[in-house]
Amino acid sequence: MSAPIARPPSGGLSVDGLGKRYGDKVALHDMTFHIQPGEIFGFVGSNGAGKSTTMRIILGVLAADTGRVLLDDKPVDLAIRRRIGYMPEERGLYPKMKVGQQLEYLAELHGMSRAEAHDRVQHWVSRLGVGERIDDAVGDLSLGNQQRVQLAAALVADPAVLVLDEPFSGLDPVAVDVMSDVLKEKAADGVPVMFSSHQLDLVQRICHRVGIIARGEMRAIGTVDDLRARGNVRLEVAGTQPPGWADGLPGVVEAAYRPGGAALTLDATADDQQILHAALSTGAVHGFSPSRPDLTELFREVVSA
Ligand SMILES: Nc1ncnc2c1ncn2[C@@H]1O[C@H](COP(=O)(O)OP(=O)(O)OP(=O)(O)O)[C@@H](O)[C@H]1O
Repeated sequence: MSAPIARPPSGGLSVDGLGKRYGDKVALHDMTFHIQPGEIFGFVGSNGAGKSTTMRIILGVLAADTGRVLLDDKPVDLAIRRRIGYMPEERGLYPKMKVGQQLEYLAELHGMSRAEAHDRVQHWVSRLGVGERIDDAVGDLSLGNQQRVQLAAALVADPAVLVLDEPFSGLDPVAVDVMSDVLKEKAADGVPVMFSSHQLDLVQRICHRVGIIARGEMRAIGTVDDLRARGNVRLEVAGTQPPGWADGLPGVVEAAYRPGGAALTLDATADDQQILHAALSTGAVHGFSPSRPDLTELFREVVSA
């Protein structure tokens, strides 16, 4: 029997060439990415970069000027929209309504029977640690607990895709861990998961892939390892060299000197052996350690480019 033929990826969430203007201001330009079933995609960018605009267009609460959004290869229409678990940036629960009532109402709006809705609400409030607040009005909860209820609202109807705008903001570390586990479980069930965040350590920890956007455009996309491999290398040299010893060496784009060592930033043309040689010829070398930038450093490089 012949080996199975590798097929190109299909399904998942496709965002294809989205453009959006607010008056003269271009909020999105040719925004394109694809999230596979089972993939957690981190959507990061500075304030005002266009994350919420993209997510609102995915859900269909905002119309794009150009481009399209597909879920499992089909344009997102009203029926598909009901299968998206969405957490909007502006939140949007009714403050006077009780937690449980509100979540059951939302689950029924998404097509669940009353009994099923009740069952799912019990599950999610308890999982997200707000089970004891189920009969309280949402507005009486702390902001972090309101956030947990908002997450329950996105999860309660068993969504086929998750689109979450800043789901981790305002959560305490325990809730962050619970939420991270929930996203991983959803992805393991085959759900494409997308979330925006400014907490880059968290994004680096849990996302399979990351998209960095700036001024409405996708500037870098890939796994964290891919992106780190593309960034400049840092080189820590501990030794007795005089300040300035690495200035002008090929591929050294930045050098910071301090007593006992230097931190160098190298581009792809740098030759570490040549740098080591230069260091040895100007002093003793006690340490020589290259490292790749973390996501926060990459983010700074990408958005300032
Ligand atoms: N309703 C609107 N009218 C006019 N301009 C808008 C509107 N909504 C967003 N914008 C502008 O579009 C750009 C993108 O905004 P968006 O809210 O999508 O950014 P964001 O990446 O989500 O930012 P943040 O991290 O601050 O939430 C910004 O310059 C913003 O000022």
